[in-house]
Amino acid sequence: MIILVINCGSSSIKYQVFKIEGENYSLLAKGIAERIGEDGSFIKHTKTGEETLKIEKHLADHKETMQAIQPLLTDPVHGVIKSMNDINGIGHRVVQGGEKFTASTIINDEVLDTIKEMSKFAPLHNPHNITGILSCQQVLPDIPNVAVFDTAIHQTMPPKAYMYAIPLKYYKEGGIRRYGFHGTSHGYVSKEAARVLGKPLDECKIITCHIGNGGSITAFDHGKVVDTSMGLTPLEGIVMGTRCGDIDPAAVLYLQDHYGLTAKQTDDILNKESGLKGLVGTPDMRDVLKMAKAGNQDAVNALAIYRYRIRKYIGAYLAALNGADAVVFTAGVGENNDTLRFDILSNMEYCGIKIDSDRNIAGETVISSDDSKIKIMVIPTNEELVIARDTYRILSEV
Ligand SMILES: Nc1ncnc2c1ncn2[C@@H]1O[C@H](COP(=O)(O)OP(=O)(O)O)[C@@H](O)[C@H]1O
Ligand SMILES: CC(=O)OP(=O)(O)O
Ligand SMILES: [Mg+2]
Repeated sequence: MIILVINCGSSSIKYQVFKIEGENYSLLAKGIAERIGEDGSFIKHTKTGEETLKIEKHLADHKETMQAIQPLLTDPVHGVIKSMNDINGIGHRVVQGGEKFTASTIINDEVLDTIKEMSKFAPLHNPHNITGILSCQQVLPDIPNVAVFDTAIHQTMPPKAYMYAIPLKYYKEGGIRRYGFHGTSHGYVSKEAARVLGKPLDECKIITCHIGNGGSITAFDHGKVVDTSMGLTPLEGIVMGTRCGDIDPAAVLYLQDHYGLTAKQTDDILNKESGLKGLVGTPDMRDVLKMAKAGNQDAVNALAIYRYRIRKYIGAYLAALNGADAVVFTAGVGENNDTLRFDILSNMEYCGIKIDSDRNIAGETVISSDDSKIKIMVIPTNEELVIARDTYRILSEV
């Protein structure tokens, strides 16, 4: 089967085309359209094994972008399929699926309505995911669409992990609880970690740290999620590129009162103007690292805050799980930033964690020393492959 995977953001569409048969797969092409609706928009398209093609083109909206991606996929030179009808299904990343979706599902009107309703708990993500789905339905009306939810895998959490201690009616009537996100990534790297451990996943205790622009940490017990750092929305937990993570709710109310901010303004500050951006002025970890190296004290402090929060979550989940078989780092920062991994995990021998500096710098999969009770791993995530495989499986069943 040929599967197109779509990950739709506010001003970008990331896509990948897979050929999948059973367990075997190959990535045929991938690309990203950026600055949609802005000046200077472009598409970068890479056919596997060839050089990346950059097409600078005005992309007014997501529908127009989908229309612009089509001819690249079928291009006689850079394309990978003869006609769009060769695509058997489209898999979409959908960030918030609420309590209703514990697994990936074919998108029909009812599913789409639920995804729309859940936008209230992922306002930065779900509306764009919906735009991606609608654009595909308009431009490729005969091809089935599948939703793969960030939240699905976290539905195994027990109430003690997902309930907030606020009046019960807000959970019962309003669905206010911890949902957790980045589930496709946490699920993928936990399975890979079990493979490296040489144990069945359902016998493993694993802590996965997805640290990208957004970031979250998840605790797996016997292969099932028992806790995760993101909450009702992708705002809670560790410090992120533009999001504050954990904060005293009273500070939020004080901000509103004292600065006369509306709920929307406050939400924008916490989601878009905080985190590394709020502390240093840039959300990009690479820039923060450069600034810290050049002696910028705000950047040095921001890195310390960022790392400390991650370390505290790892400690909390070690307590929740009574130890672990592995701690796994993944995503843009987690995979690439060895100094961050070293600083987070040094001086944790007392709880069975001993990082090996050489292995860490060399970028090996296992970066703990041989006598570390808990294995520390770096495993590149592959959310798109999970989405493609789920789409393949669901379409094979219908
Ligand atoms: N070599 C690197 N060293 C440190 N940080 C990096 C490196 N490469 C990428 N990053 C950081 O990874 C983050 C993006 O991670 P990614 O997982 O791609 O996020 P998202 O999927 O949310 O866009 C950025 O902050 C970027 O600076
Ligand atoms: C859910 C979430 O935070 O996603 P991202 O990291 O892609 O922003
Ligand atoms: Mg990501």
